[in-house]
Amino acid sequence: MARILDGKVIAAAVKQDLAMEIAQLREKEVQPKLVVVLVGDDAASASYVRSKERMARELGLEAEVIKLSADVSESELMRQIELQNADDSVDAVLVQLPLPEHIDTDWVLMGVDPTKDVDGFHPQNIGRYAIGSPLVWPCTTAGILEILERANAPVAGQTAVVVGRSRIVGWPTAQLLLAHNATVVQCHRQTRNLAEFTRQADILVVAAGQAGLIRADDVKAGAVVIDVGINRVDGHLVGDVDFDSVVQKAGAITPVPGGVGPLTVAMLMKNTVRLARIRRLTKEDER
Ligand SMILES: Nc1nc(=O)c2c([nH]1)NC[C@@H]1CN(c3ccc(C(=O)N[C@@H](CCC(=O)O)C(=O)O)cc3)C=[N+]21
Ligand SMILES: [Mg+2]
Repeated sequence: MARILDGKVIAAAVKQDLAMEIAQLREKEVQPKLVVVLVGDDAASASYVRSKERMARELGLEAEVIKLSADVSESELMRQIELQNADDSVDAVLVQLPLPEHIDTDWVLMGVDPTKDVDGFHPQNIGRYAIGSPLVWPCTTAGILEILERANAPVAGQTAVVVGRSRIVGWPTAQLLLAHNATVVQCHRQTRNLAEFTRQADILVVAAGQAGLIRADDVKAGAVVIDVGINRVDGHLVGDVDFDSVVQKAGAITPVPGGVGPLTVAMLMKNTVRLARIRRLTKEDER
């Protein structure tokens, strides 16, 4: 039986450390502030944004949600982002994805001030993945590392297989594991014989958005399995990994819900604090 890596417990530990750091910042008169821009009324997005607001409040971080209608023009959305860029009280700006079809996501993400880019999605931060040191790693990717570290799972020298290459999860996660000296294989929709790769993984990260994609046969005995999938099946939330069979074979596994998800929100808070610290307490030439 695999060890279950409980995201709520790990997130609570992250929050405890963060609360101390936020108290210390307050002594230096730094009050970190996050702004979330939410376009449209997608139910899942609204629910994620609510959990972000809730955690910010618990930690004493300032958080503001700017709600824009689904038919907002690209230029009006951009104007809202530029207002946040220019507001010195704002440390971190997150544009909740996905955006409506008529909006060019790449263009919008490029509009966020790279020093306030709490998601790490601006091309300047993406470029810095290549040297292993973005200002922040994307929240889910950072959460995966936090889980591995707090589980004392080694990364350097391990074979890590990432299934999925999205901008939000798969691609940055592969870059982070590489920066931590894993041997990384990135699989995706067109990978032939997926199981041949996943079976070699000491660390298997699955972010494909397909329920039941990975089963016990696809996993090496003792592997650390990180399930990033969020799929609704018959009204239930399930990951991309067939938990009931894989839990018998893996060495450690994250459940869905209660695995990576809670860490994603906690790391958004951690990234916000980090950006506040960098922007307010370090000199320009030390960044
Ligand atoms: N700019 C941007 N940055 C993001 O980081 C971002 C985004 N857009 N758009 C959507 C995805 C998805 N995401 C999640 C956040 C929390 C949970 C989470 O808390 N999940 C809970 C359950 C949630 C539920 O019950 O629906 C869990 O897994 O236990 C999941 C997914 C952040 N994302
Ligand atoms: Mg502030």
